[in-house]
Amino acid sequence: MIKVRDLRKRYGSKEALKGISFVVEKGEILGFLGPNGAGKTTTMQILTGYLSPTSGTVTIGEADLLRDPLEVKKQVGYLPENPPVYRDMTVKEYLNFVMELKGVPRKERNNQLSELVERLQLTDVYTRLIGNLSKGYRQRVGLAQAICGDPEVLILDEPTVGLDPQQIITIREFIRELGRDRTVILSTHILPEVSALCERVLIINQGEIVAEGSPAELSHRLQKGQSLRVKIKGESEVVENNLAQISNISQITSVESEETGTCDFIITADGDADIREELFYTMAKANLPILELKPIDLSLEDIFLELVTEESTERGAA
Ligand SMILES: Nc1ncnc2c1ncn2[C@@H]1O[C@H](COP(=O)(O)OP(=O)(O)OP(=O)(O)O)[C@@H](O)[C@H]1O
Repeated sequence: MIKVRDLRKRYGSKEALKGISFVVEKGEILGFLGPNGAGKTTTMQILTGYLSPTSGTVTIGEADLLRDPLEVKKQVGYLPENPPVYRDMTVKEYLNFVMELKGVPRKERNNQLSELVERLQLTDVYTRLIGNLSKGYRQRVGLAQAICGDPEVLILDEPTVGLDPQQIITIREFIRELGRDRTVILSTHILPEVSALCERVLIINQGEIVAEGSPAELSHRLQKGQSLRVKIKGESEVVENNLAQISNISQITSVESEETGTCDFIITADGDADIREELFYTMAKANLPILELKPIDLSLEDIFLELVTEESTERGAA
């Protein structure tokens, strides 16, 4: 649905985007992650036609952004970081105004509006001035304006910022539903939000894509070897001596155990080695029962930090 090829953007001497390419399919929610200044807003503003690229191509559906910007704009709903809401209009006036701007036929407006107002829980404030609303309500009005006209593509910048925990759950559920038959790009600093909503993540740093994949794929790719956390009944020293006999282990780290008479370790295997069977037999032979055994995956936070720090260190060294 969205195809971005070799997109570059220069602000004077600053190269904010250094040739990024990616594809997002229909029915997909793509997470867009990156530290401050990485180039996320620039990319989103180009995709929504607010900003023109220095070079590169963007197609949305069949339409080319540079050749047919109006057609592209019709298909895209955008929630910028600061939603463009008019403080001196009521929610009702504003959303009707957006519907008109987007060319939604008059007879469809009421149906669309009542669904949006209900899903985004705006009923109580529908006839109130936007300027008097709390940040959470204003954010939801911003989201409603992005969805007005039922666009095929939604580009959402920090959609749950300023919402309370209950509202966050409701809005995430709504975004998940919207993503089933649309194309959604979600930029956020909240990493659990990406894990909760996105099957695929794109990590951007200093104007370049540094990683792409599902959170699980990224975790696997970055992990040097599989790590396991084990809880074993027995004396820590005896357990450690027995663990040391297992082949293909690169690291054994003792961690605090909350249960008396037991000890916990994090064991990292060499490369792709699967050490679980040998671990089981070694411990059984030594009469040391394994009470718990679980793999440890890198969280999205770990992945993000590792990639972004690695990049910056390499650049620093260069
Ligand atoms: N109008 C502008 N003029 C000059 N430089 C700009 C302009 N807009 C952005 N930049 C620079 O381009 C780079 C990318 O900025 P961009 O706003 O796209 O990053 P971002 O990933 O959205 O960051 P944030 O998470 O802080 O919003 C930054 O170094 C920024 O300083």
